[in-house]
Amino acid sequence: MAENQECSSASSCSRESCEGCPSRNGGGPQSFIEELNPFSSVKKVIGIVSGKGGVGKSFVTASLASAMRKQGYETGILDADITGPSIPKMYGIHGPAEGNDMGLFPIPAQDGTKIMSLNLLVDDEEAPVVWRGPVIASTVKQFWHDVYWGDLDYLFVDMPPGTGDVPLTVFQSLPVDGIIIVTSPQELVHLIVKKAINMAGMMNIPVLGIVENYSYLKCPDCGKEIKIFGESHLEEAAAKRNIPVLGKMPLNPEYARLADEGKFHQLENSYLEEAVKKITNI
Ligand SMILES: Nc1ncnc2c1ncn2[C@@H]1O[C@H](COP(=O)(O)OP(=O)(O)OP(=O)(O)O)[C@@H](O)[C@H]1O
Repeated sequence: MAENQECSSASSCSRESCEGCPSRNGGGPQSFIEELNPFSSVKKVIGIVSGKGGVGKSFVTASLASAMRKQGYETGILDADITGPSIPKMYGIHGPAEGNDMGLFPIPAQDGTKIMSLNLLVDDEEAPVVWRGPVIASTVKQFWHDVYWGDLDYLFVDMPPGTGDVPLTVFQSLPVDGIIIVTSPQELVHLIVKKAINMAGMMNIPVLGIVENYSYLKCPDCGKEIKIFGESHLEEAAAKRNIPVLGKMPLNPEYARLADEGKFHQLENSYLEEAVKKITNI
């Protein structure tokens, strides 16, 4: 690294990484983008990101894929949350996924969204995935290259929470067109979210907007909105960074029930219309 001082700080390392620095290779930046499955085409790749776990990232991923599907687009979900895959359970789908020379076939949900997740490949869905980071990262790349996605308009990538190895691999290896950040109204969460936004900036990935989940709970008797996590201040935080707020979803016990029972396709979620518009226009 001594000859390569401009790459010595985290803030200067982007998709190209140190290996790709012109001063090192004597040429243009080296791309680390993996080749897509040769029999597939994917028009847009959207990453769904959160600062911490449990804020509803998988729920938003599935909601957006289903909403785009309802508009007539071909959609897929690449479940990059390898150690905590929850997408198949939400749709009530099970493996084993099969394949042929063209690749591994994703399993379609009831609405036609094509899904690939580690839980569709393992014998025991409840066994923990005790793998080292590089193995997890290479699985994500295989989901891109070895899965026969067919022709997709939108592939949604459900990322693991935080700014670790897998988000880095996805940002470096997949041609991500933009990310949507999912957050909850707690202050602490916002601090962590800033890291996710900064990471996207470092990797030159556009942040399409922020979706807030668990914004309120509607009282089933009087309809009053109860802000269980307090006031969100999301608008101020987003405006400061020039990032649009693309939706605020209530905590709805009916949503939790449908997702738990694997009936996600029955769910009506009208809170993400702005996000859908944004994705349609990229
Ligand atoms: N608005 C909501 N109303 C009710 N239940 C919700 C809502 N959003 C998410 N849930 C439920 O909360 C649980 C956690 O959501 P989800 O799995 O999407 O979180 P996550 O951020 O992806 O978590 P992790 O990062 O740990 O995988 C799930 O059971 C999901 O169905």
